[in-house]
Amino acid sequence: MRCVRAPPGTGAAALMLLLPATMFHLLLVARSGPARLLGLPPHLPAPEALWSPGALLLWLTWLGLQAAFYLLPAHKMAEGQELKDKSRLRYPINGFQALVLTALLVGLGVSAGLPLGMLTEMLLPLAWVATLTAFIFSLLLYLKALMAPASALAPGGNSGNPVYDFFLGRELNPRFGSFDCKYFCELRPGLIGWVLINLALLVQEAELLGSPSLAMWLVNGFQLLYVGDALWHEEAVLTTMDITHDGFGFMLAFGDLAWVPFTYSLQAQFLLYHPQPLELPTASVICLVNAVGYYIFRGANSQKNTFRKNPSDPRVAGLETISTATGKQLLVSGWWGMVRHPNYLGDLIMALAWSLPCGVSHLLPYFYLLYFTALLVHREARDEQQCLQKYGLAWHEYCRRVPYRIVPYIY
Ligand SMILES: NC(=O)C1=CN([C@@H]2O[C@H](COP(=O)(O)OP(=O)(O)OC[C@H]3O[C@@H](n4cnc5c(N)ncnc54)[C@H](OP(=O)(O)O)[C@@H]3O)[C@@H](O)[C@H]2O)C=CC1
Ligand SMILES: CC(C)=CCC[C@@H](C)[C@H]1CC=C2C3=C(CC[C@@]21C)[C@@]1(C)CC[C@H](O)C(C)(C)[C@@H]1CC3
Repeated sequence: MRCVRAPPGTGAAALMLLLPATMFHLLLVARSGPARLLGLPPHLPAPEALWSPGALLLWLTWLGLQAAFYLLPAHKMAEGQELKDKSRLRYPINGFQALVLTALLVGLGVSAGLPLGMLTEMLLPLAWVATLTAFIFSLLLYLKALMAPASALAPGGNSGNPVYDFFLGRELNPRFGSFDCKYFCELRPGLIGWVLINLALLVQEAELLGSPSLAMWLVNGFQLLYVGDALWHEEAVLTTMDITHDGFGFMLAFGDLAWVPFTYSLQAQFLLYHPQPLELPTASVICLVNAVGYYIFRGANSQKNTFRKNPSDPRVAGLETISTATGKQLLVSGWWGMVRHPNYLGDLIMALAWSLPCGVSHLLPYFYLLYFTALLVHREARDEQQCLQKYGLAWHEYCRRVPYRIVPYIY
C-alpha cells in the first residue's frame, strides 16, 4: 500500500489556523453559560465584535509603552550564550522595573478614574489585533531573515519550505539595533499583559459582586507571583531553549503576544462569568499546593542557573556531578538528581493550583494544565535529544542515574 504524505509545511499551516482558533474558542466558551471546553461555543461573534479601532490603538499603545520601558537605562546588562560566530549578545535586565512602572502607571490611571474593568469587554477585539500583529510581525521577521548571514540563523526553521520556516522562525536573535525582538516579546508585553488582564477581571468582578471573590484573589495572586518571579529572574531566560535554540517566527510571536495573555488568563475569565464559592480551609490547601510547586520550580531553576554560572559557588559546590566531553558538568544530586526536569514538575504543580480555585464542576479552567502537560512533555523530549547530541555517553550515564523525566516513579 502506498503511503500518501502531506505536502511539506501542511502541519505548520494547520497549526497557524488551529492555535488562533483554539484561543478564540476558549475566550468565547469562558463567557458562555455552559462553559464547555469540548463542543462548539454557543454563538460565533459578529465581525464587528472582533474589530475595534479602539482596541487597535490600545494594543499599539501597550506595545509602545513596553518597548519604551525596555529602552530605559538598565541597572545591569547580561551576556547571552555564546553564538555560532563565538560572539555573545548583550541584554538589558530591567523587566522587573517595567512591571513596577506599569503598576504605577495603571495605579495612577485607576485613581484618576480609568475604568480598568472595561478591558474585560475588549478581550475579543484585543485578541484579534494581537493575532494580526503576530502575523504581520512574523512576516517582517521572515523577510528580515532572508538577508541575515548564515551564522545568525536558528538550527531549525531553515528547511527551505517557506510555510514551515515562517512558522518556526529562521533567525535566532532578530534585532533592530540593540533592540532584541525575541527577548522583548518573551517577557514583556504578553506576560505583563496577562497580569493586567487578570487585574481587570478582578476589578470587574468587584464591580459586579461588591468585592472580588476569594477564588479570584488566589488566581490573581498566584499568577502575579509567577510573572513577578520570571521578571525578577529575567537573566535566567537567556539560557532557555527559546532564546538559545529556537528561531523567532509565528509560533513564538503568536505565543508571546496573543496566546500567553489571552489564554493564560482563562481561569480569571472563567471566574468572572462563573463565580465559584471557596472556603478558607480549601483555599489554604490550594495555597500550600502552589507554595510546594513554586518551591520546587524556583529551587530547581536557581540551582541550575547558579551551577551554570559558577560551579564553585558554595550553594552548589557540594552537589554530586558527572563530567561530560564538552568540559561542562551535569548535576546528579540535589533537585536535578530527583528527576531530569524538576523545574517542569514544580511548574505543573503550580498549574494545578491555578485551576483548583475554579472548582471541579468544569473542565475549562483545567485547559492550561492539560495544554501545559502536553507542551512540557514535548519540550522535555526535544531537550533530551539536544542533550544527547551535546553530551553523548555522559547523558546516557545521567539517564541511568536519574531514570525519571518529570514525575518521580511515574514518568
Ligand atoms: N509557563 C510556560 O508556558 C512555560 C514555562 N516554561 C518553564 O521555563 C523553564 C525553563 O525551561 P526550559 O528552557 O525548557 O529548560 P530547562 O531550564 O529545564 O533547561 C534545560 C537545560 O538544562 C541543562 N541541564 C539539563 N540537565 C541538567 C543537569 N542535570 N545539570 C545541569 N544542567 C542541566 C541543559 O542545558 P546545558 O547543559 O546546555 O546548560 C538542558 O538543555 C522551566 O521552569 C519551565 O517549566 C517552559 C515553557 C513554557
Ligand atoms: C501553543 C503555543 C503558541 C506555544 C508557544 C509556546 C509559548 C507560549 C511558551 C514557550 C516558552 C515559554 C516560556 C514562558 C512563557 C510561555 C512561552 C513563551 C515563560 C516566559 C513563562 C515564565 C517563566 O518563569 C519562564 C521565564 C521560565 C518561561 C520561559 C519559557
